Amino acid sequence: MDSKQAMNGKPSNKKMKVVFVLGGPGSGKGTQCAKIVEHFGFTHFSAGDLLRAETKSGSEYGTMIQNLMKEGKLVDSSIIVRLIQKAMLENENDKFLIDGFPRNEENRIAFEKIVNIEPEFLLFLDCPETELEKRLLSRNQGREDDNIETIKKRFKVFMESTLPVVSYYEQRGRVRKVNAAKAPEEVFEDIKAIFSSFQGNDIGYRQIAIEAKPERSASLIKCCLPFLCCLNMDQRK
Ligand SMILES: Nc1ncnc2c1ncn2[C@@H]1O[C@H](COP(=O)(O)OP(=O)(O)OP(=O)(O)O)[C@@H](O)[C@H]1O
Ligand SMILES: Nc1ccn([C@@H]2O[C@H](COP(=O)(O)O)[C@@H](O)[C@H]2O)c(=O)n1
Ligand SMILES: [Mg+2]
Repeated sequence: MDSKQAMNGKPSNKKMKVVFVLGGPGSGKGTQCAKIVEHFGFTHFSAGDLLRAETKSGSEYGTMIQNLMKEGKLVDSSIIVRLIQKAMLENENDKFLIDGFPRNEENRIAFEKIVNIEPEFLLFLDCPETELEKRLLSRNQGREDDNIETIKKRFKVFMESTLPVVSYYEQRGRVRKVNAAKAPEEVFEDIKAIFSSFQGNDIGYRQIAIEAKPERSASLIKCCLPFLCCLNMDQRK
């Protein structure tokens, strides 16, 4: 999407950038997003955190959301997409990490329809299930879904519903995969390289766009021509 205009009808020159962050439950999405925020100035929204906040807000959907989360099931896409959209609109930043989303095809399509922003890329944290299980069982953050029965259900949803979304973006060349089975700092080194080249590219594209302006290209050629000719003469010697 070119601006917030498409989201709420208000004029804005902002071009918003979205990076989806996916990986199995416990792969370190929240941990790595905090580091990306610190180093690259993104705003982080965790879909799970937005839903947990909704259950505490006294919303009409609160109990339904809480019950689904306890079961490791996915909440209706229109609810989660509206929560993400609201969070983005209320924020001044124009770069967003959306963690734990899209969890299924329905999420992906609803985001496309309602928010209408193509993600820059999807960061995928790849980690084997045995390691994920170990991490979740020792997370100790009081999450109701960090028990072995719900963890198994969350793994199943991840395999059956989330991986197809990763494949969708993979086919479009939009997935950046990292090995998340290493120590957090090592994982972040790989992520840093991805985000550095993404921000670098962004600047690079802008430079190409400026240089591609005909009047600028003409004056650039005029002033560099004598120098280029000298170089050419030198090479012929
Ligand atoms: N690379 C890592 N190595 C070991 N432990 C890690 C690593 N990254 C995160 N952890 C720990 O694993 C647990 C899960 O991490 P985190 O909450 O970031 O994962 P998540 O992908 O957001 O999980 P969820 O999908 O359940 O929200 C936390 O206790 C965290 O401290
Ligand atoms: N797009 C989403 C994201 C999450 N949920 C529900 O929240 C639970 C916890 O998510 P985390 O990312 O914090 O692990 C998840 O198991 C789902 O119940 C969702 O419905 N849709
Ligand atoms: Mg998380």
